Parts: sequence; C-alpha cells; structure tokens
Amino acid sequence: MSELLLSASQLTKRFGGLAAVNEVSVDLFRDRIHAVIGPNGAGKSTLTNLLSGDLPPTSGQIRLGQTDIAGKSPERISRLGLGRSYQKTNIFLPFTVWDNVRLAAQSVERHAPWNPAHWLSKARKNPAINQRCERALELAGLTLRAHTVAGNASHGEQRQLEIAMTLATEPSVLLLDEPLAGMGQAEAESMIELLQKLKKDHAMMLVEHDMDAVFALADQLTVMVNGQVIATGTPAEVRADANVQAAYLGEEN
Ligand SMILES: Nc1ncnc2c1ncn2[C@@H]1O[C@H](COP(=O)(O)OP(=O)(O)OP(=O)(O)O)[C@@H](O)[C@H]1O
Repeated sequence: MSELLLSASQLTKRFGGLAAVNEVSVDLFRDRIHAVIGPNGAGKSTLTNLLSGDLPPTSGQIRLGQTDIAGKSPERISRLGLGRSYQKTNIFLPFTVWDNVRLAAQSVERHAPWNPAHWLSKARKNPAINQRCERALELAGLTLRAHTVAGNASHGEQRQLEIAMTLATEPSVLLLDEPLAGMGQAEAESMIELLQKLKKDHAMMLVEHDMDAVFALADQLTVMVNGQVIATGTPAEVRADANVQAAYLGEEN
C-alpha cells in the first residue's frame, strides 16, 4: 500500500454565492499521480489553490502528513513539504536558470526576507542549498542549461524550470497546474517522461487539459464539474462512467 501524504476532505470554497469547490475530497499517495480533470470553470485551479494555501478554504480539512494545513500560508505549507507549479510562470526571466532555482531553494529557508539579491549571495555560500539546486536541475533535465538566461530558454525548458524550482524546495507532495500547456509534441513527450520519473519519490496531483497525457500518466482520476466531483477512480473506471461520458469526455470516448 502506498503511503498517504496528503488528505483533503469535504473542502469547500465559496466566492459570494458561487461554490467554486463544493465538498471535494482527495487523497494523494506517494508513487501515484492523481489527475484532476474537468471543463473550464470546474474548480480545478481553486482546488489547487486551497491545497497550496494560496486561498483559504471556506470549510473542510487538509492534512499534509500529520499536520493540519487548511488556511495556513503558502510559505508555511511549502516548508512543510508541498510544492506547486503555477499555470502562470513564476520565473524571473532576466536571471539564469541556476539563479531561479537558487531563489526557489532559498525561499523555504526560515526567516528568509523578500530580497532576491540577499538570497542569492547567501545561497552562493551555502553548499547544502547548492546541492539541492544541482539535484533539482538534474532531475528536471536542465543541468546543461544552468547558465542560460531563463528568458532565452525555450517554452518547454521554462516549464521544466518551473518544475526544477518546485523540486528545489524538496517537497514530498507536488501539485502541477497544466505542466503541458502550450507544448509541442516533442516537448510534451519529454515532460511526460519527467513526470513519470518524479512519481517514484512524490505524491502528485496533476491538473491538465491534455487528455492523452492524463490517461498516459494518471493512476487515479477525479472529474470535477461546477465545483463538484462527479466521478473518481482509476482511468479505466472513469472512462467507463456514464456521468463522465455525458458531462465531459463525450459519448465517443
Ligand atoms: N477569485 C475568484 N473570485 C470569484 N470567482 C472566482 C475566483 N476564482 C475562480 N472563480 C470562479 O470559480 C469557478 C472555478 O474556477 P477555476 O479557475 O477554479 O476553474 P478551473 O477548473 O481551474 O478552470 P480552467 O480549466 O479554465 O483553469 C469559476 O466559475 C471561476 O469564475
């Protein structure tokens, strides 16, 4: 049995009268990819934001390991071992790939003030942080691009860099928001390979619109529509679910 690393139960987020996430429960296990799919506006990003602390839930519980993290700050949740990548990039384009990863690594250090120049000079002198960065770059396949200015990296490499920055915080749980967005075929294939490689040491939640990638990667699927879970199970179970076929995947699937 895989190890349960994150468990969210009965999570609800209301924006005024709209329940963007409505009593959603999700469990994330090490060595498993749990994909969350659904049409635009289904509540996938809001769910991700609740788990990462970017939004406080209206109600519900979230446990990361033994700690109740619902409503805690993103910085605290990150330090407790949850890493997330964003749909909109977090990368500092004028900085090198290496310096971006260093900044991310430094961000989980205690009492780090918001001052990138201070972080970089501190990180340069810290061998433990440097090792963390080297490992993150290697895992993400970016070692040879370490000294490239991030703004000159390809779109695919920038998405890999997002993941390297997340890995530099040494998370046990990874939340990935559309890591394949805007990628061509070759870039998507190498990202799929990377995510498969990362699965071994992490519990992963993947929000993704590319259904080929989702069905290639996911061990578990949750389907959301209008803030609610309409189905959850293995890809085969979800594909066979009549509600899902009617509401989302289409009869031809
Ligand atoms: N900050 C906010 N204030 C008010 N409404 C919001 C806010 N954020 C999201 N919503 C609404 O909540 C619902 C769910 O949005 P969300 O972005 O979570 O959906 P999604 O499934 O991630 O969509 P997409 O696939 O397009 O990214 C939508 O109706 C959206 O308009």
